[in-house]
Amino acid sequence: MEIPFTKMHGLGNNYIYINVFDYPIEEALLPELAKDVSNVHTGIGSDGLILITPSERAPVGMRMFNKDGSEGKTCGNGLRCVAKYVYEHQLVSDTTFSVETRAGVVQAEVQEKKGKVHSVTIDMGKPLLHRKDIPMKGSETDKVVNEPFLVDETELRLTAVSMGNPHAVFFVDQIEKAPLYELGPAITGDHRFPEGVNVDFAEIIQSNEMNFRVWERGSGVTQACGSGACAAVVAAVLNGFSERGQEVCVHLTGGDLWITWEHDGPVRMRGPAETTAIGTYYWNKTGII
Ligand SMILES: N[C@H](CCC[C@H](N)C(=O)O)C(=O)O
Repeated sequence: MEIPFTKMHGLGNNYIYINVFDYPIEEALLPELAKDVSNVHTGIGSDGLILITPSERAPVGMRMFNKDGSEGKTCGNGLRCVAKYVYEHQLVSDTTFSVETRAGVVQAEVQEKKGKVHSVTIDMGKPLLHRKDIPMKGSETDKVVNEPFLVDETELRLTAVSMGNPHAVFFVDQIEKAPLYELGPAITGDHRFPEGVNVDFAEIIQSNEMNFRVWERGSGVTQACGSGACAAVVAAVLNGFSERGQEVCVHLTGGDLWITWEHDGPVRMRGPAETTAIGTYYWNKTGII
C-alpha cells in the first residue's frame, strides 16, 4: 500500500498525519498501521498516528493512535497540527473552526501569516474532575486532589484530571528528579486506572510558570503533551498553586505552551505547530487487499 502522509510536530510531539478524506483506510488495519509507521527502524518514526477525517459535527475530525496501536480520545499537540493542516490545505476557510475528536467537538483558532499557520489556540473544553470520569477506581464522586498514591513502595500525591483523556498529575520539587522512567510504566498500567493513564510530572516555578514532563499512555516519554500540560494547569489551580483565569507558561522538553483555565469552564491552550515532511509510506503489510 502506498499511503500519502505528512509528518508534523507540536513541540517535538510528532505524529504521522494521514488525510483520510483523500485516502480512506480500513478500520481494522488502523492499530497495526499506527504501530508500523511509528517504528523508527522499519517505519517512519513517530509518537503515533493521527487521522484527519470527515465529520458530521464539524468541518473535520481527528483520531489519534499511540505508538502501541491503542487509540486515545484527544491530543492537544495533535489538534494544533490538524488545525494547521486543514487551514493550509483549505479544508476550512475561516481562521476559527471546530474539530471533532473522540472526546467531543473543540474550537480551534489559527494564527497565520500569508496563509502559513505558525501558532494555534485550541479551546480544549472543560476538564472532568470526578473520579469516575477519569476514570479511576475508588469512591464514586470525589475529586482526586493531592491524594496519597502508593506505587512501587513510593508514596506520591496524585491529582487526577481528564481532558477527554486521563491524566495523573504529580507535583515535584525539581523536574530533573521526576521519576519518569522509574515509575511512568508502573503508574500508566496501574490497576486503579481501568483505561490506563497519562503520567504527568510538574514543577511549579511561580503561579504562572511551571516545568512539565510526561510518560504517555501507549507511547512512553514524549517531548510534549498538550492535554497533559492543560491537566497540569488545572491541577495547579485545584492545589492552590495557580489562579483560575491566569495564563500559565508551561515549559515542556520541546518548548513552551500558554494555558488558561477560564473562569467559565474550558481550558485554552496556545502554542506552535510545524510540518516536518510530506511523503509516501510504503506499507509492506502482507495479506491485505
Ligand atoms: N500527546 C498528546 C496526548 C496523547 C494522549 C495519549 N497518549 C492517550 O492515550 O491519551 C497531547 O498532546 O495531548
